[in-house]
Amino acid sequence: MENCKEKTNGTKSVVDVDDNIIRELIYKSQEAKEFAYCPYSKFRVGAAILTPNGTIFTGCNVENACYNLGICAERVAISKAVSEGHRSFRAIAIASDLNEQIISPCGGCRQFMREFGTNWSVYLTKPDGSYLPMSVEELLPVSFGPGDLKGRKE
Ligand SMILES: O=c1ccn([C@H]2C[C@H](O)[C@@H](CO)O2)c(=O)[nH]1
Ligand SMILES: [Zn+2]
Repeated sequence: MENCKEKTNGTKSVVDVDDNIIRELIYKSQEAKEFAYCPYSKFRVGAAILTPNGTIFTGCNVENACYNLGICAERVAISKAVSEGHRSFRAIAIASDLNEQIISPCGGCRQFMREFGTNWSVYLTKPDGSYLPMSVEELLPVSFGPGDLKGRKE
């Protein structure tokens, strides 16, 4: 993972984020993971999302005895940010306890990210801090988004 900082297959540019900020974002996603409420899956996930003004919001997964009501860490972080007035994002880091593989966001979270644009970064991390950067566009190509509703018939 050492050289994973380079985009793997991207031709589209994403917003550039300073290395130190990326480190901080990853660290905060790891801290948020500690708060994961996951008594059913016992799979802890944390997320930290960066706004254009530098504010960071964090989230963890929150499960429920009614299993299907559980929510992912990414959606918690995004919702916290949106509920405080943010609708534009530069990057989100995702952390889990998996040592042998990066944590990859579920399809629902990819769509949730896409709502706020395709040209921003997602850092898929491992506990040692290594990460694979991908854009929302790479994670969810040929996506359906807010613009697609514009031409609909009432
Ligand atoms: O990217 C991911 C993948 C999974 N989970 C959560 C959902 C559920 O609580 C647990 C197991 O799937 O992990 C996340 O929060 N984010
Ligand atoms: Zn998810």
